[in-house]
Amino acid sequence: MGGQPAMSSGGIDLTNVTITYDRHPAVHHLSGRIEAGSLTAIAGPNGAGKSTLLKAIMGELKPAEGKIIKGFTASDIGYLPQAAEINRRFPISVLDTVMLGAWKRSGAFRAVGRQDMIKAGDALSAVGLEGFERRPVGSLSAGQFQRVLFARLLLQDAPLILLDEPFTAIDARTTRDLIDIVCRWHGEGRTVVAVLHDFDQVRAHFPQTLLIARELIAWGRTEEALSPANLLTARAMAERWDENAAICEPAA
Ligand SMILES: Nc1ncnc2c1ncn2[C@@H]1O[C@H](COP(=O)(O)OP(=O)(O)OP(=O)(O)O)[C@@H](O)[C@H]1O
Repeated sequence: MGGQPAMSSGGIDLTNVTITYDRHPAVHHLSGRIEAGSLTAIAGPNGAGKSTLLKAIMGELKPAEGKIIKGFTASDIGYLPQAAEINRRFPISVLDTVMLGAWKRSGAFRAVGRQDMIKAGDALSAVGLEGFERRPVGSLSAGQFQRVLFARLLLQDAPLILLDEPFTAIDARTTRDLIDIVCRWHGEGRTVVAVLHDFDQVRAHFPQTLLIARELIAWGRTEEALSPANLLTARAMAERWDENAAICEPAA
């Protein structure tokens, strides 16, 4: 927020990254670079490892092999998990949920000041939820709740923003409003990475795409990465997955 461009201090380098669950690889030998200030979609079939990769970039999962080097500290990262991973029954108000963005940015023990309250109100206005401050989050629709989470990200003001399926189960108007915010973040120089299912949304709004089917299929300009041939390869790979495959042994 605040209209100041959030210059990204660095990109994200992935080198031969393999991520496993109980030694079963969900992402295999992936290498590439997310440029600072880029707007990148992670796309691919169900079970392709998209959320797993995002969690590894965030630092929640550690690669079993390879390295992820980020030009960002943990407090530089704004992360929106998949809706299914969020417990909305927790008795917390809309305002307090948004205020968590201020604490994420500058530490849980910092006193919340009047400036933060004003910024939280501004963030709620920016997502069209003025007047919702005292509502418990459990009383909101899915779209309104997603707007609250975007307001929290606005308050957090992070230079790296990671979004996992931000527009799933959200109506067209809310999706449009939230895409506008994503485009604004990109315009401000932030680095934005989003896991998305909808190829039309990716083509319309995301200049860069990383297409994954557990292995990297393509990474680059969206229209090239999402070529019919690459999509066919991704689909064919998804049909061949062995859920019980073991991790490859590291190269000698
Ligand atoms: N916590 C976990 N424990 C064990 N296996 C997991 C876990 N999370 C994901 N997986 C497995 O890892 C693989 C990749 O899952 P992931 O959720 O990253 O895929 P995705 O591309 O995000 O899928 P979707 O589009 O369906 O959300 C899948 O086979 C999934 O079952």
